[in-house]
Amino acid sequence: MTTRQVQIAVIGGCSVGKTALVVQLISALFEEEYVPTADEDRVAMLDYGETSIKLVIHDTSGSEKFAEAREEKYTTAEGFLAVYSIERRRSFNELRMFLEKLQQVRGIRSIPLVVVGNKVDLQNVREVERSEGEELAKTLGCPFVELTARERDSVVGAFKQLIREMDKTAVVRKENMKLKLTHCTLCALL
Ligand SMILES: Nc1nc2c(ncn2[C@@H]2O[C@H](COP(=O)(O)OP(=O)(O)OP(=O)(O)O)[C@@H](O)[C@H]2O)c(=O)[nH]1
Repeated sequence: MTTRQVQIAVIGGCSVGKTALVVQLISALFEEEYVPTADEDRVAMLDYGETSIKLVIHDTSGSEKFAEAREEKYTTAEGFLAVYSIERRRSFNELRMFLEKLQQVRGIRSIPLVVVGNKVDLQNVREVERSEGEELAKTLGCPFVELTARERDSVVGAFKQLIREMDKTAVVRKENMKLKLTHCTLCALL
């Protein structure tokens, strides 16, 4: 089995469940306690087809106090899990702002991204409709999932989906590079 290393970031407002998702992926348990994250890097191993992936995960803080550290990750991470909580409208609006900033920092290049509506176990107090999450993902051209950090399979699925997005972007970049090279060669010949 080959091993590959990728760097990703989990972004989103305060208390949406970013750490809970990462802990579920790494330790297969649900973290009930809320301990605000400053800014932490964690490592997870993930089997992905024939490849073993070492995921270096930047678990960013949702707090404005740590906005600078979060935005630093906008330049270094190769892919992003963009999280809001379906039971808090404010977290959806915040995520939209974070994503606007991310697009400003990364420019027009397509960014490997998965939008995650977390805490779907709290349906009875839902404030953000599924269709709104779907619409946001559609405008970004990326996948959308609703899940709960309590359920391991869907959490692992979301991280795998992000890796697929990263692979797709890499293929598109390679194709664009080939086109550019062909164009340059043609220009040189003419
Ligand atoms: N009911 C429910 N609670 C959740 C879920 N995911 C996370 N939580 C809870 O929400 C609270 C906040 O979770 P965290 O993972 O610490 O949130 P965070 O996004 O990392 O927060 P910051 O560190 O402030 O950025 C904790 O009490 C978690 O147990 C979920 O899917 N369902």
